[in-house]
Amino acid sequence: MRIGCPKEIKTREYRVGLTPRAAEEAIASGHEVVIERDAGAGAGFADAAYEAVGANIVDTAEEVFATAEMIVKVKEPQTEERKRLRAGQVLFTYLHLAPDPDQTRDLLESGVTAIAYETVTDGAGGLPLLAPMSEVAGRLAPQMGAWALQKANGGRGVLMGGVPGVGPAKVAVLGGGVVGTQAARIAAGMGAEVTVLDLSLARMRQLDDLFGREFRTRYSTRGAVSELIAEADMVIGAVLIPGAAAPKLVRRAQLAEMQPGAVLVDVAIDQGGCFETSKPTTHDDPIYEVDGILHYCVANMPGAVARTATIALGNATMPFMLALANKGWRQACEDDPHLLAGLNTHSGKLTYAAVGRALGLDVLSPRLALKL
Ligand SMILES: NC(=O)C1=CN([C@@H]2O[C@H](COP(=O)(O)OP(=O)(O)OC[C@H]3O[C@@H](n4cnc5c(N)ncnc54)[C@H](O)[C@@H]3O)[C@@H](O)[C@H]2O)C=CC1
Ligand SMILES: CC(=O)C(=O)O
Ligand SMILES: [Mg+2]
Repeated sequence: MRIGCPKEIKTREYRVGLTPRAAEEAIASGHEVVIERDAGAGAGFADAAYEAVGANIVDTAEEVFATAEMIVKVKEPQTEERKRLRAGQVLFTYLHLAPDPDQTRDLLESGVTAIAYETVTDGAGGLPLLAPMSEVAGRLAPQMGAWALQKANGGRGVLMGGVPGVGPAKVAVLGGGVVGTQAARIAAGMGAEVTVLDLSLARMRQLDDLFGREFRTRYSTRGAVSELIAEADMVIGAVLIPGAAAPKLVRRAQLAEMQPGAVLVDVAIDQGGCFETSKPTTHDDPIYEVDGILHYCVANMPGAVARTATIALGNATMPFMLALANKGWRQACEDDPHLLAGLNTHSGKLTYAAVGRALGLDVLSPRLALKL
């Protein structure tokens, strides 16, 4: 199979879908790999590193999209990339369709077979292709929030760890999954007083066993959220209902009850965000203010640490990418229900139930889509 990897074009997205190591594995399995010139440069992978393992470098994205049977990327295809997709081609990347009707329409119109990293599952109830980027974004969130909290950046002027005689910052983390746990660990490591809210008692037991001395947990109710955000210097949004639009846990009216200059870091923005006032921002202009509260809502946070993130993502996607290439997407999905869970569109049909619910569209079961 011919596997193509274009350079990412989302604002300040420096990650790349294939590392030279992944390209090497694909080539060793008998596939051809086509990489757009400079695609890996932002993550520190020169064209020469791909050429050294036998990949072909081409000058334009157009050549990659026109000739590849499978496109491997990082971010959801942008408008001009979507025009290049076609029926019979496989797209393997993050999609986040639930909050994105325009992209969903374009993918359906193109007929492409789109497998979303974020909905591939594993046997332990996890999301193995989302997890590495959630680890990155989670660890980054307190760092970005702490920067925003500085007075010169518009924040409340509070130091995460405090100093002797002055208490630390208070941080509330909504959602104790992968993002939430990593965010809580780093915030606590910076010296902040951290509380994680979740709905899963089993998850909170685990967190308490592992990290009970570093941060506390609270059951997530409207009342608990209100109480904690009112005293917080920083609130990190880290909830997820897989594939679905994020639940809005903080309404605009509640901002008035918060501390002026407090910071909301909405990591869940790629699924629409869990604060009513969240809208996606970019690394170029990451922060805005609503009612005196700063919002950081960058939808591709890991792009900021592109090298770490690219290697982590490549480690996770490589076995699935190889299965898709070696067996073809149908057989690979037939053999592995966890990969089949990643199928979001095929041949003009939407195949992911939570996206259908979020956008009011009909859904074909992925098993039936395998027969199309
Ligand atoms: N902005 C960015 O660059 C990135 C964003 N993300 C996003 O971060 C979000 C979180 O991802 P993960 O941590 O991997 O998901 P996860 O599935 O590991 O964790 C989500 C947690 O939210 C909890 N939850 C659900 N509803 C809740 C509620 N009402 N109150 C409190 N907790 C609730 C769940 O019980 C679960 O523990 C996702 O939307 C993901 O796409 C991930 C990576 C990068
Ligand atoms: C998960 C995701 O959307 C990202 O890493 O950009
Ligand atoms: Mg994202």
